[in-house]
Amino acid sequence: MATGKLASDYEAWKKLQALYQSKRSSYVLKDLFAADPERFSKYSVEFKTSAPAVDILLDYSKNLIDTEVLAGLFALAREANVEQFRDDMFAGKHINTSEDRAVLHIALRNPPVSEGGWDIKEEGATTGVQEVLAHMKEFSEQIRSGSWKGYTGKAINTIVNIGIGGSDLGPVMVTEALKHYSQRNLQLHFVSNIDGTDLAEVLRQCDPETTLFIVASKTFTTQETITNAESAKEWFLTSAKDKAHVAKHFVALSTNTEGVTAFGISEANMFQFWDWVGGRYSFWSAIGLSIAISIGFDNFREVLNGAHEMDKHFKSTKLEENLPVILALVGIWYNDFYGAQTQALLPYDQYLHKFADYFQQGDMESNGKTVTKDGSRVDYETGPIIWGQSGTNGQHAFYQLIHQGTKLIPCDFLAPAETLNPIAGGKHHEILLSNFFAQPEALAFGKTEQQVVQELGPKQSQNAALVKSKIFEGNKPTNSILFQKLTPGTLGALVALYEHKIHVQGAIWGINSYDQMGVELGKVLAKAILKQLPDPKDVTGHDSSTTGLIHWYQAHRNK
Ligand SMILES: O=P(O)(O)OC[C@H]1O[C@@H](O)[C@H](O)[C@@H](O)[C@@H]1O
Repeated sequence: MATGKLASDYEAWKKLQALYQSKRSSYVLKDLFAADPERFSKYSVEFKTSAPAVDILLDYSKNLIDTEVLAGLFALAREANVEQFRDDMFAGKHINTSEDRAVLHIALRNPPVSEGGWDIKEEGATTGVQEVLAHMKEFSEQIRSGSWKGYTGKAINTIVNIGIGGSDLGPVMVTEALKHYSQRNLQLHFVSNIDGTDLAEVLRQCDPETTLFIVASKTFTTQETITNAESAKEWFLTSAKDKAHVAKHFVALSTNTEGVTAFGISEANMFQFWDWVGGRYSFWSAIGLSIAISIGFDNFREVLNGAHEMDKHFKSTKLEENLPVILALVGIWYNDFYGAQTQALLPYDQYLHKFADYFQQGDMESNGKTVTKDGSRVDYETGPIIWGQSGTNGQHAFYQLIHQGTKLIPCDFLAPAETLNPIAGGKHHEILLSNFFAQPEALAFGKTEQQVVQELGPKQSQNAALVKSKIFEGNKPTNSILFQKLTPGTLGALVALYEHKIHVQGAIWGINSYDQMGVELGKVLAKAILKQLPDPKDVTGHDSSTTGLIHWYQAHRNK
């Protein structure tokens, strides 16, 4: 935020606050829809591109907004210089101020200038990116074709990605989302947790002669990843014996050449990326190697292309028709004025079952901040708690609370018009989609006491408590996002849509969405505690609770 102001200082913010206070009771979806038959067409926008073919419809009409609220929200975006901040990101300015870094994951999906990409002036981004992509293409094709051989001359059939946070969640989410396009004879595993169970259970399914380990770590210092990678190497060498064989079975994805070579992986087997790629924005980079191996490089390129199309949309479409901006502003309306604490992501597509998990890091690590870029404490809410699950599973688990609980939970519903698995003559998909349509309708319009009484009949309606329990108050806001089909390009566009939403919200709140200082303290304390664990006498410097817990553990371990 160039202005150095708090979001709450903006005139537009104050106006929105006043609107919320004075007119909140008039934001009733039933009335708003009744009053305006054009509401859907007014408050929906389509994103359509031909190469790759992506068609996404965002319907935001079921939100507690009217033209006045929307005008206020767009004014807020303008007053907060959202467009300037966006352009600064695309120009490679160091918008990650605390780390003095550019934020250029957008450059990773930028085609070469010769193919119509725009020139990113700083950081030498484009050349390096294309070189690494070429390396990824070559390597992924060797693995997929079986021409890359393990130490006994057998082809690789098992890939184990070892990484955590951004070096895990993106590859996991995307390979799950695009499983339909995967090469089925390649087994893919992800090991992230330092809990030895994670690695041990995966290694049980691996043969050292045919397994490739991808060690994915931006910094190559992350304790979990390095420890897991060392243990995997030890397991491998138990069979392979000769350290020279490591070159056939271990590759690294990192910014840290020294760390990689010290681990015993040669530079030739390293896929580089750069400090201007944030961990949670990194599957577009070399971190996506497991994706390229699974779905093929051309499909991986389509993911990048789809994201690039969304980048162009974000960069050049006026705010009022700009999908990420709309999602961001509507989110701010609930987060900052209605006091909503969470935001649910509910994909009605089983392939997207990791989408909410992925954006838990994407959103919460980006916007879970209390101070602005210039160090002022905010006096408003910043990033929401992101959660969700694929439909219809969630309906049978937590939707009760969304429908009838006391909390306001804005929800994004996502679904493909076309399924990739039209089994039973398409029956499953029709049922799935009927639920996708029904839930936002039920949330918006609810069920009145009168309707309940009518349904129950005169006798049962005597039971006032029963009647009350069956009322749905409605007026629960949702966005509905329909897309043609879950293609690589569509997935890329959807992820970029949410990334840019996070960017816009961070810009308005004036926070740095691109650092993650909040993950450091726990790491430092854990390191100190690790040294104290062997001997109870060494457990010093803690509060009585922490000391008590450690002592209890020391008395009970290995019993
Ligand atoms: O890729 P690395 O360097 O091993 O980091 C993994 C993760 O480490 C965490 O500590 C960071 O909060 C994440 O943002 C990051 O993705």
